[in-house]
Amino acid sequence: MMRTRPLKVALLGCGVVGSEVTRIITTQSADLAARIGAPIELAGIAVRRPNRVREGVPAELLTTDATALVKRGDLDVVVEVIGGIEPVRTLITTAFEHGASVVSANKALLAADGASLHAQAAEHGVDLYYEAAVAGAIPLIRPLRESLAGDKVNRVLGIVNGTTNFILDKMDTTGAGYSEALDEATALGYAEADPTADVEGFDAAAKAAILAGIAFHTRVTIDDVHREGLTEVTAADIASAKKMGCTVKLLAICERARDGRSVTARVHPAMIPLSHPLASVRGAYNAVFVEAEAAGRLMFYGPGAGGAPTASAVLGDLVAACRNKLAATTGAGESAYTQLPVSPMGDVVTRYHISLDVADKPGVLAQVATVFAEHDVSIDTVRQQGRSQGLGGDTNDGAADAPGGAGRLREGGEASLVVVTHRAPDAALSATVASLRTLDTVRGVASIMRVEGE
Ligand SMILES: NC(=O)C1=CN([C@@H]2O[C@H](COP(=O)(O)OP(=O)(O)OC[C@H]3O[C@@H](n4cnc5c(N)ncnc54)[C@H](OP(=O)(O)O)[C@@H]3O)[C@@H](O)[C@H]2O)C=CC1
Ligand SMILES: N[C@@H](CC=O)C(=O)O
Repeated sequence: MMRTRPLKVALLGCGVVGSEVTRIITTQSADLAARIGAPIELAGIAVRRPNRVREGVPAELLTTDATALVKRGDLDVVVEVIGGIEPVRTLITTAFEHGASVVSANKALLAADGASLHAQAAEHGVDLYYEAAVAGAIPLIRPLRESLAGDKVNRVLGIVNGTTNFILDKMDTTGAGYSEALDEATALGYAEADPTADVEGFDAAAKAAILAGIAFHTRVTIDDVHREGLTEVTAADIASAKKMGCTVKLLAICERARDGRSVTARVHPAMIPLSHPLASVRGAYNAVFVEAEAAGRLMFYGPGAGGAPTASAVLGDLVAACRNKLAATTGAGESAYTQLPVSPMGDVVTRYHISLDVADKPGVLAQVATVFAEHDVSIDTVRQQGRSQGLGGDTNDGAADAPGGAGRLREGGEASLVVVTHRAPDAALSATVASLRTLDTVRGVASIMRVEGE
């Protein structure tokens, strides 16, 4: 039966996501009312620039005073789609204090302060939902929190940033330049207000922290996540990946240690084989694998950024929060968390693709191989490409099976040596690279990239 008093909802922010949320609330009001059991009334929309043209947004609802809006005291739900830490944290806290549940798409804030916000929501008997904060439209938070609550998740791996996937995909498939691809992602509404968050991996690291926390029932913040962005990825890396039958993706990887006593969380570019399902994730799409003991391997896939897809996730949370308000209950509180230590990146074990600029003379390959052996890093393949002094581009380009197994480097000039390792601890690889840099014959380490997904 439909309740007569409408549920009052305030919107903080009306940009890429907020304008789509407004559109859906205003154009699908009857459907939403039927699903909730009461109509939604938009009580106000806080923005910075009220005079900006906003198609389909009721101008009379706009305000620049977000604080006054959340202090009204009659709001059922506040939807926060501004982004960033402050003033948003204070606005959300104020909303809780005034009895409103909060729906947010703000991964930066959740990854920094999720535990405290959950505690405050519980203290005030209201909800905090944030499905849109990770992987846009893809339902991921709720499946992890609810559907997999009875299982033991050991690994979460995937592409969780649409902007960087869009950029890498464009560079790989159309040969577009980095800046051109980033501009296009920004124009399409995928990038954060400051795209540094995307390209330097902060956005993906925030999402990794949120996912690891929920998946492993432990507290993980963005500071616990090892982070490398894609600004160091070169066209040569992408070309090299292609030669290996791989592509480059920015991955988020969260793992529970085998003994269950610690976890790791990391974000970095990685080469993955073209045969891996993540290799075919195009444009601003995201895809996440969740590996659980009983369920096995699950894959979640869909649009990871953009106004409408993100609004879909926000609306799902809004309906849930409104239903709870009607039933005078709360839904997804924080589950009983343990505090597992987060291990450093040095403990992570994976494979590596290392590209070295070396002197093109006899004995170099053996020298390089010795350094790998000294640090207990086993080499899988070596590929040599001559670069100068009459070598005329790539030569001797077949993979050699083992250190020393490749043909002798030709004398004079420089060559490029591409080494792919077997699985080794990150700390061992770092030590190997540090030693390689001390060799006279190693002129430079052109790139180091992890190889994942086998
Ligand atoms: N874009 C996407 O694809 C996705 C975004 N998100 C998250 O959603 C949130 C919003 O992103 P998005 O819509 O892209 O961002 P936008 O920059 O497009 O929109 C931000 C909105 O917040 C308003 N705003 C900024 N500061 C204030 C303030 N102090 N008081 C009141 N209003 C303010 C802006 O007002 P004005 O319009 O006047 O400038 C604007 O309407 C972020 O947390 C983002 O990380 C999550 C998933 C996907
Ligand atoms: N900037 C983010 C937006 C969604 O979270 C991205 O590109 O993934």
